[in-house]
Amino acid sequence: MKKKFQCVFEGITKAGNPTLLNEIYTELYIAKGTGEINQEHEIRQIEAASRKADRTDTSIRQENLFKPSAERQEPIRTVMTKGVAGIGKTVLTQKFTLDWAEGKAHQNIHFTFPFTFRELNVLKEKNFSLVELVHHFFPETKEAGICSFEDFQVLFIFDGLDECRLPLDFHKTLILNDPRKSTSVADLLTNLIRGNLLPSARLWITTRPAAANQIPADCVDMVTEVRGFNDPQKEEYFRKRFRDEEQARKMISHIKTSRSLHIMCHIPVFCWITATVLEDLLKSKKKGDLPNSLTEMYIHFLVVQAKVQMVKYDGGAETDAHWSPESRKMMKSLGKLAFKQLKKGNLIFYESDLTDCGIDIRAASVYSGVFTQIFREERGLYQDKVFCFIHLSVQEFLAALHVHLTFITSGVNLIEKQKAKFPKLNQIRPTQFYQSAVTTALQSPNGHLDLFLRFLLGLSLQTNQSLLRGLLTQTGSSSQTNQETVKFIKEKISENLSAEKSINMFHCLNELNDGSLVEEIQQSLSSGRLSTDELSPAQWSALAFILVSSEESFEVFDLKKYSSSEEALLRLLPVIKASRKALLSCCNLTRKSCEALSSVLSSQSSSLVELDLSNNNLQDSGVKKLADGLKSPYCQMETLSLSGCLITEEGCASLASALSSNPSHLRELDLSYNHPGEAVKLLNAGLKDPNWRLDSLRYGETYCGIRKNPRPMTAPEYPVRPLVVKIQYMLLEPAGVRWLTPGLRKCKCAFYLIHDNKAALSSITHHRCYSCQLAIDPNTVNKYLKLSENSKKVTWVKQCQSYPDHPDRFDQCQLLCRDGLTGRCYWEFEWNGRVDVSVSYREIRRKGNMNDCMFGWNSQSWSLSCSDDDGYTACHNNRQISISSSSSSSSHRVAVYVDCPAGTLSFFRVSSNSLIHLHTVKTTFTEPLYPGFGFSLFGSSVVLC
Ligand SMILES: Nc1ncnc2c1ncn2[C@@H]1O[C@H](COP(=O)(O)OP(=O)(O)OP(=O)(O)O)[C@@H](O)[C@H]1O
Repeated sequence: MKKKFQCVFEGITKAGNPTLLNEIYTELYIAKGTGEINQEHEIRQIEAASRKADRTDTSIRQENLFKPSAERQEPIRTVMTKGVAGIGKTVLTQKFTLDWAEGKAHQNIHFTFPFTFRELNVLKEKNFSLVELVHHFFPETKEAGICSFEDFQVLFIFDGLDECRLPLDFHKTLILNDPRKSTSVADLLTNLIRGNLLPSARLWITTRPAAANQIPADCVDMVTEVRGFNDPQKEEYFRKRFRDEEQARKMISHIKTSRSLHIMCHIPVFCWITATVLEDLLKSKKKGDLPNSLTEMYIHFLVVQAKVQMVKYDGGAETDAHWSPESRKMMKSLGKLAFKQLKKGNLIFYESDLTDCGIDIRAASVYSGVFTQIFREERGLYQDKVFCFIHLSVQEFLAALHVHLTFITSGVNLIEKQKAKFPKLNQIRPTQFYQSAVTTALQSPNGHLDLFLRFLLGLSLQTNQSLLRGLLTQTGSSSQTNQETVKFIKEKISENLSAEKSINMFHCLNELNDGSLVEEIQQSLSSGRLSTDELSPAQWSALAFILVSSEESFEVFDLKKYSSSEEALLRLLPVIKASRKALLSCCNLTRKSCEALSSVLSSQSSSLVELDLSNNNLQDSGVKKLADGLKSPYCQMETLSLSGCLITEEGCASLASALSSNPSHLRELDLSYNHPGEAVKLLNAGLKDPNWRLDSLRYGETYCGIRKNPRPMTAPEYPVRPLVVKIQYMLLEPAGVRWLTPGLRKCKCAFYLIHDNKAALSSITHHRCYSCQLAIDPNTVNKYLKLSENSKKVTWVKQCQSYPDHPDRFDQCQLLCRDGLTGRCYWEFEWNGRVDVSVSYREIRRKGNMNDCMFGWNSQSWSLSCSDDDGYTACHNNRQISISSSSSSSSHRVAVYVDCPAGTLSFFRVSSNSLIHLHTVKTTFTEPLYPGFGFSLFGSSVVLC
């Protein structure tokens, strides 16, 4: 057993270069109890592996797999371990077995019997008893005369359920209890898994996620998921792989320069591919050529393999051309096989499948030459040879390469059956070819062509084609074609696609190097076209993966552009970590988000230096979590805004304490609209400390005017270092109180509750704490606007109203409210027809030139136009921005939030009591703002809520 498992198969074994498992084995992150067994196709879950270990799942070490835990006291019989392709399931089972065989672990187990479904498939037609099956695979047990396992602690490992071709029928298979009674292998396994056979045995089944539900949930006691490597584990992998420290260091720093590569290395098989590719690239000193997209990575891999073949087996020099006529021919045959089998959904092939595609298995080159690296030969016990590609993604890549090659050399579109042959190249344009590929992949119910499509589109890029020079003798499509394909994909995204399909379309844009990818994702999420409620954790991970690995670097990450929710924040955490500045204000965040952000702050690899968390319900408990992150020596945070986060003295004290541990980074801290109380003294003391970098502290007892507030207004201490220290003290403005008080009354969110009932606050949408009741200024109302319902409703009517002439009255069909805003305000209204909501300076013209008067058409006003026909359009100074939002007709309620000092004006759609962000204006407001409404369709109306 030791001998069998001490080497790991990596495709190079046959080249006489075995890899010792113990030397390369790197700890993997295994999450416990990751939910139900699901139906998804595994390829679409590849990106899920980029999920970080820092999420809330519990991890489990392999040595504890069968140990009862605090949550589960009963013994564990069957463990199912899921994980996407290449994530390390097989290697994990091998390591487990090797540790056992070497006496290092699991010594309570008397016998470990590791099986793979690949081997068992070959025995499909044979009959065995359980004892015979064990004797067959482990003849030592027969030689030792062991014919009964009931009295031993036995572990059966079944690796690769996804590859199982045995008909496991858990409902119809007859019960068998006798381990000495013969039956088909499928029935044996079914009885073993159901616990009819050897109930005292333990079972460990590994599988890719898509195949997990072949086994009924009640036969499985625990589900675990291999998540691959986290960041430190990635580095450890390269250090183990390259014993030469300098080489390992170079490798790691190169991987870190490419964000996408670094992310892909969550998956061990990518680490291996990367190591292979980089080893070669570093030798050739082409340091600028690091692969960035998936397609590029696989092209490099292929080129490296061809080169290795040339050098190792054909006696060539490294500088020789990598592609000989034979290797080109072989690539063609392998591509054909890959595509043919992919269409059928096959991952494992038989000799006849190879012959069909013109691959002569007797020709040594198939399994002793370059293709050993790509193509793996498995030998079943009965000499039946089965073959598969070293990784499913390699099969998908070769299939795409084949389809691409066929099209550019002969004009044949292999994807669309009905248009099989075109004698002349020009009968189908490249654009049509790629469009047909997109359409076909979208039609596949299980997404089996998704990754294939990504590769195919990636191969359409000239840059990628030139990497394959020598294999591709002709190059195809132009950048014009690529642009047309991008346009086509964007049209598809705007149709009603499922989340899975949309995500794959984003991946495709990424492979096509399209710069508007991030915007597309933002639009889909913020408009509700891609509903955040329906996204599964794996789909969120996929989105985060695309965003982080996209070419666009995130200088500023604005959560509102995706979804103003805690869920979105938690799911897009890797993107935040990769950004320099994160705008998370008004996003309904709570303590939970702080916990996650704290891990980002304390992470060595985080790029974040500016964080705006204002107007979230974080409270002291959340801020304490943040303070834990701030304390970390790795935290580089320079600007932190926690304005309006319901923080009291306790929270502020924790911030002060964090800053005294790590004082040298934070420059600006905004604690305005909170209750820092006495803790302000601690922060002020810090300001006097020469070790602190803090030079801007903003706070203010803005709410102290509120009734029943027990906290007396404390005068701020002014800094003693006026040159270095700048304190902005926000004075209580009368207008602020006026606007705030009704709002507080409305949402029952008075701050005096803060000491008595913190929990009551948590459910309140934070914006609404700033609700204000608008009062229309009757002197401004146009004469064709009728006020009703106690001046809460305004309608554009035919009949001229008998309002007196007034210099403030608009000639246009619009009006202003009475009171100017200077602090933070929030209001909602219902609209009908075509209505503009606006804020403007008092000076806006009332009469004369239309542009000077109309909301949004001049520099004095900002507006949002709401219409059933055209959706929402933001306008300022005559510049319009059309906002896509899923059906403006579904909800006619709109909310406006303005933070005058911060210079932000946000518009939201209100839908079932949640706010869907439409648009935010960031500017500097120089004067008080007056809310107003304009009407551009006869009969339109507005009701103030
Ligand atoms: N823990 C590990 N340490 C080092 N390398 C690893 C580890 N796990 C996996 N690898 C590398 O990744 C490759 C793929 O791993 P493995 O075959 O175990 O994946 P898998 O999850 O079983 O995938 P599949 O579902 O395709 O069978 C291995 O050949 C090895 O190179």
